[in-house]
Amino acid sequence: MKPDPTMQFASQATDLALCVKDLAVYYGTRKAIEGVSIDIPSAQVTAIIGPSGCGKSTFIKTLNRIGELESNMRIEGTIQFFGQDIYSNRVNLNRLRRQIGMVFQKPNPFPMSIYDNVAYGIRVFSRPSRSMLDEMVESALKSAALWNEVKDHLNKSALSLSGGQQQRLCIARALAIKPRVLLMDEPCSALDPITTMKIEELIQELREQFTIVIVTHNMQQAARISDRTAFFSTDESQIGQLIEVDATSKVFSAATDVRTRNYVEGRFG
Ligand SMILES: Nc1ncnc2c1ncn2[C@@H]1O[C@H](COP(=O)(O)OP(=O)(O)OP(=O)(O)O)[C@@H](O)[C@H]1O
Repeated sequence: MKPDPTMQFASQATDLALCVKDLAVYYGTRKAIEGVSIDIPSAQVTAIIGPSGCGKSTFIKTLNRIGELESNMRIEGTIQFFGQDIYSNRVNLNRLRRQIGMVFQKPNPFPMSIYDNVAYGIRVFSRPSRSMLDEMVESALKSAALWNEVKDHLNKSALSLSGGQQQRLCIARALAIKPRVLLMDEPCSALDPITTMKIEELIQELREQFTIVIVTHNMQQAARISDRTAFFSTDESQIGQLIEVDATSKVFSAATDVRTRNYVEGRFG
């Protein structure tokens, strides 16, 4: 089948959500990661782990081209999303980021009401009736396990919510536009253990409908919530590389590479 020329990212008969081949990423002239090839299966959780500075955030930000917005990032290699090259110059970036949503380390709700935060993306892409919009907002808040806590004050400022509630609101905002992939860059690092547990339960529930890629420093978290784990590291060159990717149970109990074993057993990083 030929790629869709309008780059609408239509559904295709492949269970590979993302296919990354020989990826190198530069900030200006400095190479941050190189030689990364990885398949990300759909409807699974893939965890990205590795020591600080090995390029985890850099990698995840290439997957919906958000890195280019933030910095002078440039890539070599290819990234396909359900078979289509996302770095082709025919790609509509708004559509791409609609299909591949992102949740960041620090919750970043917009300074507007809880309702408007969730409705924001829906309104960018469509013009539903008020009752339809209400339903979509409710459904996204329920999916993010926040509805019961906010349903009676949807018009309150999102900034009045706790950190954990704000993070779930950001997840609801991302889910409201029905992405196919959700990228999460250390989504629990600013949260307390109970809220972290809530977000982990949420990820477990979402895994059936979405493909999730999550960067985490917390190895127990990777072991608890992911199907596959990718371990990144650097050598003397300080350039990040993918050392190993496999089923999470294998990475944590019988990794092939000694560097992975040392890392997951806490001997470095
Ligand atoms: N905007 C940027 N401009 C220049 N260099 C950057 C930029 N962002 C990251 N880097 C560099 O790229 C390398 C990888 O950084 P990155 O943040 O991706 O690593 P990380 O594994 O996510 O680290 P951490 O676990 O500490 O968050 C580092 O050397 C970092 O200094």
